[in-house]
Amino acid sequence: MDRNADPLIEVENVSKWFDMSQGVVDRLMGKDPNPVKAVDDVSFTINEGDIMGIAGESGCGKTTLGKLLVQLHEPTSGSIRFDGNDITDMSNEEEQEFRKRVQMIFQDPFESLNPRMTVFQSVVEPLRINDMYGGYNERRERVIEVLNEVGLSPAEAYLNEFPKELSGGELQRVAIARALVVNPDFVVCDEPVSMLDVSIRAGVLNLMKELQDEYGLTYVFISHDLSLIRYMCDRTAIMYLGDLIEQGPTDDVVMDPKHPYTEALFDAVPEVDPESKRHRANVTGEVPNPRNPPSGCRFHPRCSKIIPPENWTGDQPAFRRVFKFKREVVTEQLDPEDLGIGPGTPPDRAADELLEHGLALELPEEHKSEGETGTTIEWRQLDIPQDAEQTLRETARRVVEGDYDAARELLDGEFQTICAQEHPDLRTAGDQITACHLYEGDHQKTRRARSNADD
Ligand SMILES: Nc1ncnc2c1ncn2[C@@H]1O[C@H](COP(=O)(O)OP(=O)(O)OP(=O)(O)O)[C@@H](O)[C@H]1O
Repeated sequence: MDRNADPLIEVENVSKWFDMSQGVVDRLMGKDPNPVKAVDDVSFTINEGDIMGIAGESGCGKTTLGKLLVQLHEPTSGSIRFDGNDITDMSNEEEQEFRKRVQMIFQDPFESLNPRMTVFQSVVEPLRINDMYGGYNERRERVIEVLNEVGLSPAEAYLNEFPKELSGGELQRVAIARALVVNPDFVVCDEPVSMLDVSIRAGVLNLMKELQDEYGLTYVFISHDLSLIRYMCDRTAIMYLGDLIEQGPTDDVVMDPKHPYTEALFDAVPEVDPESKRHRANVTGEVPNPRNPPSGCRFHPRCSKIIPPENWTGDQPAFRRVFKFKREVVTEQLDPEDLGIGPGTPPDRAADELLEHGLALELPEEHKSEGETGTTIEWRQLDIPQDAEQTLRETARRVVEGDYDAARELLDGEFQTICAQEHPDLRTAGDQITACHLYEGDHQKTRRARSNADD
């Protein structure tokens, strides 16, 4: 990575929303008119010669962002500049030039290569389309050269092969050759080795590194495999539900993640640094529906470091559980019947049992603190202030009675958190940029929330 390099890609406030409604009839039929916000207001820069990693759970928008960068998708809003030119506003000539300079390699070479074309036909096609390398002989020579470069040698032996005659690793090398044959400057690689046998992945990745030097390439690597990201990438961007929530030099993002989601992601990769003594966060629950993302910080319902309100006098872990209880009541997910709390149970005991379930978190074994067994907790041991406890008990009674409206009314205005109220801006934190309320506003509160969460 050259810190003085010029920016090659500049992404500014880019969004890609997929509007799935089919029109008036769908809306009348009650079909969900909300668009999927696959990428939402994302900004970053990639310098010449960088390898930028994009990581995150499935469905968070990585592929959509990759396709935006090579103009396989038009942004819904925002701008993308490539080498100083806005790629959403190119003349035909500029677009032709752009198509030569940027390429994308996909996850599945079986899908990305035409099964009816020989290796020669697949690799020569971009030269024909772009009218490069003169006539047949020059093009054949170029195809042979690039096949040798990607390790398919002797190249002549591969020219007349069809995809079904090749292994996965050979096929991905053909796909790489097809991308590089036009001498591009920028290549987006979307999970380029995830379909390959584990034993050959390193070989393909090392080849891609060598080719970067040879071609002077700038790469984007999209992957959910964080060890790969760490091995390949100078810089890393983490996405969550269409949001870019953290970016920075890969080593900093891995060793000192700022966003609780990044921390949780790396938590799931024990081999990244088995010696690390840093506190590891934890994450619970599923990724929410991207059509209807949570308010404020999209990660807040799963966040272990959710920030308590100013007036909360208990500790942060207790607030986390209380907030989870509130969400489950408000969304009517907490059903006494489902929990085996029968109608004959005395009201106080029923409310107690409901609180016990509602305040429980399904934590991985290593994240349970002392006294926590199974997935439930003796909730009276939590550091919940008395007035909050009273509200919780009252609420639980209403839920047991089946009166969710009254329960919601009791919770209305209670247990607020900035994380649910305001979408965090990107802020500088160490060498990274991150979108998390822990890094803005009142430092006193920030410190308290962090130290409580680290307990
Ligand atoms: N063409 C499309 N039309 C409608 N929705 C789409 C389209 N492409 C992607 N999406 C939706 O956008 C969201 C982001 O998808 P995307 O494929 O970019 O995520 P991803 O992080 O690459 O996931 P994965 O790792 O599973 O490939 C998903 O909810 C997906 O269903």
